Amino acid sequence: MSQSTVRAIVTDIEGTTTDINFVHKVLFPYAYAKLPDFLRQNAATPAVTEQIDAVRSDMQAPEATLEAVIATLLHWIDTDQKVTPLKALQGMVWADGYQRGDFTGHLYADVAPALRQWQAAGVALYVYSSGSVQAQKLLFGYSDEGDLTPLFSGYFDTHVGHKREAASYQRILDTLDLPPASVLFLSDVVEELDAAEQAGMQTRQLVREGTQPGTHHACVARFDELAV
Ligand SMILES: CSCCC(=O)C(=O)COP(=O)(O)O
Ligand SMILES: [Mg+2]
Repeated sequence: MSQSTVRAIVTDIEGTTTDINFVHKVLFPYAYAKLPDFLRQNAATPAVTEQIDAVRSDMQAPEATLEAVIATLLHWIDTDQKVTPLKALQGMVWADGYQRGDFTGHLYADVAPALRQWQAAGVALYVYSSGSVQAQKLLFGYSDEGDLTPLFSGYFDTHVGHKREAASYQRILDTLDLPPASVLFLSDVVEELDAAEQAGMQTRQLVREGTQPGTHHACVARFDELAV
């Protein structure tokens, strides 16, 4: 990997830019606590109705009551299922939390300086997370380091597919319109890196505290170890 070969970086969030504990011990419990009343109060709002209907469709229960939908969503949070309508609704609920200052988006200390340096060097930056695009913009917009959204050229979520499937990375490459080998994907999860590699991307595994390194992908512990 050299400066001339990397034209774009696509980064995962959880376990890569951001502590897994922030997602699992702050964001998920907040959504778990707030989602039921949010849905009861906003079920008639078109953007919310659309997601409730998508949940019913995933449940294969078009007549499911709102309370049954809520129970399903809470089960999905409990079991960390990356279901697109859950992710959309979580983003809506977290917006309130960020805007009220209940929390800021956690970033490892090495992340913001590296993102600024790469963007200044002409590397286009993208996010790919199972969290919705809205949730991604909130995390980086209300981050520990302030609003970092101007650094990013785009965001991808499960609308391009799941993160362990090569076809998802192919769709991202189609959007970026760059040679696959000029795009670097960063993640802590080996199966995601395998899928990105199958699509032709370069890969690096982030081995943050508590992450198990694999044997196939080159590893770094921090963003500033990446010679981009
Ligand atoms: C966008 S912050 C919330 C992240 C999230 O909801 C999630 O499920 C984490 O998924 P990732 O693909 O980043 O591991
Ligand atoms: Mg991750």
